[in-house]
Amino acid sequence: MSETYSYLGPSGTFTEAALAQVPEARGKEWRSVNNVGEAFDDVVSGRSVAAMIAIENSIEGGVTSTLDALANIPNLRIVGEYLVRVQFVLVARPGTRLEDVRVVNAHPVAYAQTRSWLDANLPTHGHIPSTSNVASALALFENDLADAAVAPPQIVQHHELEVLAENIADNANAVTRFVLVSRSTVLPAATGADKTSIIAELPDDRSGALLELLEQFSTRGVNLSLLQSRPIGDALGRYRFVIDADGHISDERVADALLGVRRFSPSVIFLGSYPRADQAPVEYVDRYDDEVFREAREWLRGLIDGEPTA
Ligand SMILES: O=C(O)C(=O)C[C@]1(C(=O)O)C=C[C@@H](O)C=C1
Repeated sequence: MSETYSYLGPSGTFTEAALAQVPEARGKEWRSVNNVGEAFDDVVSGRSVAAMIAIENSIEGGVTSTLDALANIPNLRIVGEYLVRVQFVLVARPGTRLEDVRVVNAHPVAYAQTRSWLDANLPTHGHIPSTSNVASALALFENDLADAAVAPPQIVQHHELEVLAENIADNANAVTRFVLVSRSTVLPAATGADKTSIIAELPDDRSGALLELLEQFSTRGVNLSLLQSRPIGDALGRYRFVIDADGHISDERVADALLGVRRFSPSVIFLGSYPRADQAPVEYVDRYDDEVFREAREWLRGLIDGEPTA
């Protein structure tokens, strides 16, 4: 299989910064793509061994196109998670003044993250969506439809652009979470600081179904770090749930929770178990330790096999 890695380009995007954190990708071919759908296609067709994809932003929440692609494209696996701090500047062709800016190029997620600044400082601005944070800036050289662009601060190191305003993000601590997606079914080894991602549907028209789904985790002492509903798309009011659970599928409590979800849900997609980007060890109380699950199973086996009980 090809050793190419796909990322949303052109070079200089936050997605590229996330890919730079992957040791296995160093020295390999990196393919810059124009949209996330193309990155997924590369993985599905085998053109690339993996693709780096934005999945969640601390301000904007889940990247819905990514969550839906993970639900709809079969056999994808998340094999790693990476965090990138996102900051933005407003750039323009040299000579442009802030008061001349009428129209701004920005990636929709970046636009949402800089909206307060833009509304306060350019209250009558128009917005042209671009395919990435770097594409927004490069479009200023290709046409004059826009006067400025929202872009990463490093953009001026590579292109002759002028910074009209710095730190224009609504939240200075914004972080985007990226995942490395592949078709490999080899599970990354458990590290003690892992995450397991699934997408599950609820049985139809049953009161308390969501509570029952969540109980599969709570009764095994498994903490959730993401729960996001997305429309299934076939009818109004039908949702699937994207869930990130603390721990690895090889942890007894996580495995047991997944068995519970599988018994109850009409559709469960396993997206993978992989090391957490923050490397924070998963905390759980002692009664959910692997050994407690194993001991209980042994006890049951003994009862079924007719072994004398102590
Ligand atoms: O990687 C980039 O720079 C992008 O343009 C993509 C993207 C995203 O899809 O969320 C990445 C990080 C920021 O949150 C805004 C945009």
